Amino acid sequence: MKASPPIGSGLYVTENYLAMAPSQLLLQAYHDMATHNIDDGTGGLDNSITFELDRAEENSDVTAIGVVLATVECGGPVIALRGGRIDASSAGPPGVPTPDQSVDDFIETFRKQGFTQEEMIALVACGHTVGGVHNPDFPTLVPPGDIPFEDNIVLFDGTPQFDNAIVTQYLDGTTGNLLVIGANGNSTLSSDLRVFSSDGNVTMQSLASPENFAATCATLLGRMIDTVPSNVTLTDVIQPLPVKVAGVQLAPGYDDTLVLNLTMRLLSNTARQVTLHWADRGSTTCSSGTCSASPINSTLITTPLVGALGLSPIKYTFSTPIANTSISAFWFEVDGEIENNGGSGYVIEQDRVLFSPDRSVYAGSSFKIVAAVRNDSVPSGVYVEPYQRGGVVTRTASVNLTLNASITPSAGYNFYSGEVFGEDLTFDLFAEIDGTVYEEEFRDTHFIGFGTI
Ligand code: HEM
Repeated sequence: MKASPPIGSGLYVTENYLAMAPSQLLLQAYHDMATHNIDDGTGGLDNSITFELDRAEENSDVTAIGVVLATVECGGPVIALRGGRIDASSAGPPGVPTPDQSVDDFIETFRKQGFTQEEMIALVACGHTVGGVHNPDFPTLVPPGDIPFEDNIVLFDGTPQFDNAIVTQYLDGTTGNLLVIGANGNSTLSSDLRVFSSDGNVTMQSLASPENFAATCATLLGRMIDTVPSNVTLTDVIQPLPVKVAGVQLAPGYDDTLVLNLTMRLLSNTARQVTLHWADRGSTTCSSGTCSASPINSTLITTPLVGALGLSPIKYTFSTPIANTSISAFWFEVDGEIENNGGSGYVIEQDRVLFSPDRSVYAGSSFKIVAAVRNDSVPSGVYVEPYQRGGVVTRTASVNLTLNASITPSAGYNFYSGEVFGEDLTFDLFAEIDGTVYEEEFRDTHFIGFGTI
């Protein structure tokens, strides 16, 4: 499957995950990891939860990214992220503790998952700093709410943020955590009380320091998402790329020139002088003498993650006509220094078939996808392979594009179009020309304008 998120080239989280409450994400990651058995090295964060829940989800690396983002978005620490998890092909054994169990059962469960008793106490505190107990799941603890069709939730601590109020309120006796205080004098479900007090509150007292709480949670949640079956090797910790290029699209404009659109992100804290350069197709030089452009705008990226990392990256947007017939590669000049992707430049692999987002249209439940094919040859086939987002990314049937004479040829290209059903698609675009298949991978439909087909 090609049209999948580029893990490692930057953080990428699907809308599904953004739509999930951070607390649910954290809980789901724990439930997935809880299948790990340290004794035989099986289970771990492998997305086997897909099978356990009988519910479609994304892959296990995306779950890990979700934990990193959810934690930092709630004001928590930055958790180191590695890649390389392998999704399971079947459900794992049950491993999630239930709140009615004894503390000895909890200690044994966490030992199997690879955590000591002290680490268990801290990990539960880190997990239970967000979210709470829900009425439909635990009606004996939480009464139904007043708002129709809305779950009543009693938060574990008095703050929705990722902070150590879960610890301090427990220690000073003001906690409203129902897994500590129980309900109606019944402590059967007081699992947090049994866990937190299991070492005489020594660990909880150490977590009363906000700095220690943040550092401990970063370590333990990092270990939680890195708990994988013993045959899986994770990558080194992923660092933000110093230069990140995205959204590259070469396409015919409307006045017989090609237009190159892309964004480039620098980690720099200050605005720099950034210039885009490119070379003629099949060459490393520029015959027209006008092969450079300045950004059309720059924006400061201010996400909680980059803030917590102490970065203020700047994204530069380029949209420039290309005077040459086409280009082979592009690169940048940043304050006089060349940034050329380690020497190769950013290569435009082919220009025989290009996606034309501007000419494509979204009509509510389907897209008219328009492709540009160079008019110096006749393709034997032009088609898209669409992938529907949402839960598991599923590939839908290929759609053939046919020559569309109503779209005026431009810049040496003819246009082909076809209707692709779906709402939130990515796709790979192909043209077969003289026995060779040319491809534009992982095109996104997000920015296609609304219209009628
Ligand atoms: C002894 C081990 C644990 C027990 C018995 C336990 C029990 C529970 C219970 C009963 C709930 C309420 C669920 C509901 O109302 O639907 C809950 C929620 C939650 N748990 Fe745990 N838990 C444990 C460990 C963990 C760990 C290790 C994490 C993550 C590191 C975690 C993260 C969460 C989160 C984030 C929620 C809130 C979910 C939400 O509000 O949507 N739990 N847990």
